[in-house]
Amino acid sequence: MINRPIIALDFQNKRQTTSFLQLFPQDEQLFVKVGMELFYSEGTNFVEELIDQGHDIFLDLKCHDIPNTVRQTMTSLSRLGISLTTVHAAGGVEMMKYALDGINKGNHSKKIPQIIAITQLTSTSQEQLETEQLVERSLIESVVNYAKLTELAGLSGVVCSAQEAKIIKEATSKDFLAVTPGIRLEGQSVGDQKRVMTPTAAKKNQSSAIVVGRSITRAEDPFSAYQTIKKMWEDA
Ligand SMILES: O=c1ccn([C@@H]2O[C@H](COP(=O)(O)O)[C@@H](O)[C@H]2O)c(=O)[nH]1
Repeated sequence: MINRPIIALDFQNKRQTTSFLQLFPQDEQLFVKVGMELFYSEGTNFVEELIDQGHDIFLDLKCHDIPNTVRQTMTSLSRLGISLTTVHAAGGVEMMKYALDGINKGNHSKKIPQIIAITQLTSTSQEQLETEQLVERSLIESVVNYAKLTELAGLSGVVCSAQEAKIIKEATSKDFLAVTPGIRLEGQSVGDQKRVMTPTAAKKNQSSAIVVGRSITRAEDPFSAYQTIKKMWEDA
């Protein structure tokens, strides 16, 4: 269980990200998620700067490629000192095993990152699964199947919606992580997300960690929104 909400730093560049982080007390050690938009514009140097500031990093690059490429990518990432990173379970068991091998082969002078796998994106609906991915099983079956494959490959857990966390916990081992984006407060617009839950419902449904972007980054007072969500998570 990760004790703080993970804040998705979905900003385009270092300037926007730094202005946002200045709204938090400087001694507040955050767990932040760096996604593709920030990583592709600022690269590894900025990730290392965030680590030096005392933050834990979830580097969410959602790698999905042939096994050899993913292994080499993980070896490159392993030296950064990040805590968590992602691959797509759809890449297959062999790709996920190679990812783990790549991390294990890397340089761990700082911290060994955990790898978790994306199951079905929280922006995917049952309808989209059927009409676009041509999957005939239910969305929940697809998510649980990916979770079992991820565990088989030896990774630390999955990214799924909080709606699926409990069933994943029942289908996998005790320490297997169910990291859940798609978090919204009661009444908030879901936007592009399809499978959402509140922080309280997510905790009650056995989510291991919540990932929160716009409910914090676009709040009028981001630090206050963070504190509210953190308290909801702690108290549930
Ligand atoms: O299935 C997934 C995987 C990753 N994400 C990421 O989480 C955040 C959610 O942002 P919100 O603004 O809270 O919706 C974002 O960085 C996504 O890339 C996800 O939403 N779903």
